[in-house]
Amino acid sequence: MKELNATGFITNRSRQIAASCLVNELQLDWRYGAAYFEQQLIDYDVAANWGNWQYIAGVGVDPRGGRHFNLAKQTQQYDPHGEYIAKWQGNEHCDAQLDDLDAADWPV
Ligand SMILES: Cc1cc2nc3c(=O)[nH]c(=O)nc-3n(C[C@H](O)[C@H](O)[C@H](O)COP(=O)(O)OP(=O)(O)OC[C@H]3O[C@@H](n4cnc5c(N)ncnc54)[C@H](O)[C@@H]3O)c2cc1C
Repeated sequence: MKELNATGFITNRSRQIAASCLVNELQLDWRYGAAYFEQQLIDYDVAANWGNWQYIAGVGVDPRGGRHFNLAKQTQQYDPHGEYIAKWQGNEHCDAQLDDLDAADWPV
């Protein structure tokens, strides 16, 4: 997320992992993540963004259900020496207060 905030871009792999983490580990409403990506991405595209978030959350026209990326396995496969995590301080403790609004509270 620090890379996204600093540059307006992250790779497809990072987008998938960030989305899976928000939906599964943080148990947040996927639409908050999609709205945040919409605000930050320099290549924002309504169909690619919202469609990919639906795909990760398992709420789109996809019979397989949601995707839960194994963070340890992804790190081992794509960042085995921890260079990406170190560059973007991805191992720092985060004290962010997470919102627990549910779908009924989503602003329309
Ligand atoms: C949660 C999430 C949100 C995303 N939001 C956007 C967005 O707002 N705008 C956007 O353009 N892409 C989005 N993508 C798709 C993808 O991440 C980007 O298109 C890709 O990172 C662009 O990098 P690249 O040009 O190196 O792609 P490459 O991996 O080199 O792929 C070549 C081209 O294929 C297309 N493409 C690749 N992967 C996808 C994909 N998963 N879905 C759709 N098209 C793809 C892109 O046009 C890309 O330029 C999103 C993916 C996820 C998982």
